[in-house]
Amino acid sequence: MALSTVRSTDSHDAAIAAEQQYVTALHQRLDTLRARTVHRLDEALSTVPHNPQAIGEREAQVELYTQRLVALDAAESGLCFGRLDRRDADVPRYVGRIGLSTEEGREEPLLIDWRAPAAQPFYTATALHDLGIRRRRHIRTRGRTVVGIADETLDLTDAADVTERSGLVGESVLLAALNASRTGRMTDIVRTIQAEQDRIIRADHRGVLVVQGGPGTGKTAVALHRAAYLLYTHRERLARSGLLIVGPSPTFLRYIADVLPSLGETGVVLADLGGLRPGLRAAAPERAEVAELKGRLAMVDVVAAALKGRQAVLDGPAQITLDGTPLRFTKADAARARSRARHTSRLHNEARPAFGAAVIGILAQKYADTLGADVLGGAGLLDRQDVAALRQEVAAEPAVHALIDRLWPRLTAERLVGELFASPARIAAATPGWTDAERRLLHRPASAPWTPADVPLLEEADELLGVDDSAQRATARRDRQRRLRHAQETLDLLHGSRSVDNETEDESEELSAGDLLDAEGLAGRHDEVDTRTTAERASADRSWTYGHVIVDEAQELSPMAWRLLLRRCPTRSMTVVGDVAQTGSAAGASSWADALDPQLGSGWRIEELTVNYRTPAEIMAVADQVRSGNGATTTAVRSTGVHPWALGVAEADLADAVAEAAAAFDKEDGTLGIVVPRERLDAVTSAVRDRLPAVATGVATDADLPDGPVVLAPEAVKGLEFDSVLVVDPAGIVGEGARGANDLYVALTRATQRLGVVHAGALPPALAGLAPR
Ligand SMILES: Nc1ncnc2c1ncn2[C@@H]1O[C@H](COP(=O)(O)OP(=O)(O)OP(=O)(O)O)[C@@H](O)[C@H]1O
Repeated sequence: MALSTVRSTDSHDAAIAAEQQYVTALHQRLDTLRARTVHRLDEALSTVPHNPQAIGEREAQVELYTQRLVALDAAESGLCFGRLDRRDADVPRYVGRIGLSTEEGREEPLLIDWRAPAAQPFYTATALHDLGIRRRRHIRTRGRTVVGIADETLDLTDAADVTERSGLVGESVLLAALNASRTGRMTDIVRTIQAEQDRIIRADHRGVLVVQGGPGTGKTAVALHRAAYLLYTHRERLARSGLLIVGPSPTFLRYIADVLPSLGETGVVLADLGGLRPGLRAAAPERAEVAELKGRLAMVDVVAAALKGRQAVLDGPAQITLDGTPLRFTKADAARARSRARHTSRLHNEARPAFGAAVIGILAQKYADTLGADVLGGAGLLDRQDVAALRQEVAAEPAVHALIDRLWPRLTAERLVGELFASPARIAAATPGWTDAERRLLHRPASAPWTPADVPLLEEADELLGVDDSAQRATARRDRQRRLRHAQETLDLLHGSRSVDNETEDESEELSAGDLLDAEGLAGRHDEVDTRTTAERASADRSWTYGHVIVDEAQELSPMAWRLLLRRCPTRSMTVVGDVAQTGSAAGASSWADALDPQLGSGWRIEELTVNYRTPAEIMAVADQVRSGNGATTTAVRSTGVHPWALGVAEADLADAVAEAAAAFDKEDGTLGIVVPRERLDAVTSAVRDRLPAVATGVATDADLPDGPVVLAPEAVKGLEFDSVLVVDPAGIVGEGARGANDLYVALTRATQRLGVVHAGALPPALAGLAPR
């Protein structure tokens, strides 16, 4: 492929002027569409709906026009960024953030959405496979003004005077984007998606696609653009079923949160593991070995055993007194009732009514036998009606309910799991074959807050518990009957109010409410309409199954977390991105096969990304020494000539030395991340704060990333990037983490421009090549 940047000549100015004219026309079209959408939105908002159906329709329209407006607004900045000149067509094809057609809808649209098949050559055409493209033009705009163009000539016969380049698409535009300072928020890469990334973005949505790639290869960017692509290509299906993106921490989710809206897409659910359970924010920290244990698939059996333990039999007989008559409920009675409930094959809470009925039945029979015993020892003297009456009496007795509660309690997942972990006896009963040391790891006080590793266990418990909604269903049935009765009375009243005497022939042909509606229909008008968006409903519903699930930093997930996510996506339409060389958690994966085979067998496929767009070659040369397996897996796309350095100081001077280095880095453009072993966070933060009062800190993984300097623990920098990075005490980072060498590798590869290492004591041998400072 050949690339040339059009220089400042007459023809360059003329080309810019021509493109300006075109871009101006595109913006005019965008303005027209926006004004029209605002008008329709206003109209929809000002209608007054009179029944639930009309409310639903109005909400759907408001949602539609709001979404459209969001998409049109998002397209404003950088509306058009590319142009394709085709060999067999006279008119160029323009590529941008959104599709725009003329009013008459003529054949060639004014602008092609970057996700449409017709736009694909913009990302993938090469000189060898030019896909019918003669020239690709990158158009750079500021606001609505065209400020630059860069052309790539794909027809090699036209390109005698330009040099063969690297295989990158739009190299100059790409490098400009990569060299730009970061802001603390990820941005979209729609103008410069590379061919290997495009292939993954547009890959078939079916099945589980794993995207493995070293640091900075654009996995997160690709995952997000794939989400936008899938929403565009399968809009209707995904609008109904929803799309879920799972990331490693709330901080990370905030870091990526602007990307999809900037691509005009809003209806996506973003969550980390601790936020996946509706109504719960499970964010408490936890020791790595505890999280690892809770992440093992063996916990499926533990939760099941814990539940079985709650379906108790009695140690000895229980005595219930009914109207002065003592009754004995024996161990055998309890076992009989339990066996009846288990035979319903229903989930625990759903089987509870059957258990209760069995207990009541057994007690009623005993009651009848006692009361009706023939003094001469003959058969019972009570008939069936009497027994039924006794049954009601038994069912109304609070002591009977207390007995049912004791033997087959109505359980929530929180109660089952919380009470399990709070009781060494329950843990021991549910973990046959475990060592005492392992059991101790599970034990914690009942008041302990929930951790992310608890979430899959709670969900597992829910799967076994089900809900006993018989009471709600009975109420709903009664409500509906009440509404039906009321509706019928209303119709009767309406009908009755027509004066039959005065009815003329014309009037008799007028339709009355009763002719149009029956009571059922009228009652239905008062049914509630759920006006929430798909994303809102999905994130509030534990049993929601998504149309597509994207998992970022997927190497961190435990087997139990995988189990949860696969349950949320029974169609197995998933995109899984990550890097097994960056796994930090003890529960995470060291190979994709280890993580996925047990759950999916061979039902997944893998694609690789190989080019590192973030980290300059000088830094990767050092980081690759730390990577497990040592060899480089990525090729850095650029080299900056700025070499990373190491500064060794005495232990007592470490925090101050970090503060001084931070102050020096802070004078440079862009963001600054200081990665510190957890145990040094406080000392380093307070020293840095003396020099840089605005410094933010993040032991918390839910902080918003600031534009300014930030001190973070190694696990909190996963997926993030900074223009300057200071890594403090690398040996401490290695020693502290469950997979400490991987944590150090992640920390070193966060830098887009500059890296410094400050240490006391010896450097890990892999960093011996760093230039001393
Ligand atoms: N085609 C591209 N054009 C412009 N920028 C890109 C491109 N691909 C990646 N980048 C940039 O490179 C940086 C790294 O991308 P990203 O965070 O997606 O990588 P990653 O593979 O998820 O990294 P890691 O695994 O290290 O967290 C980001 O700033 C991203 O915007």
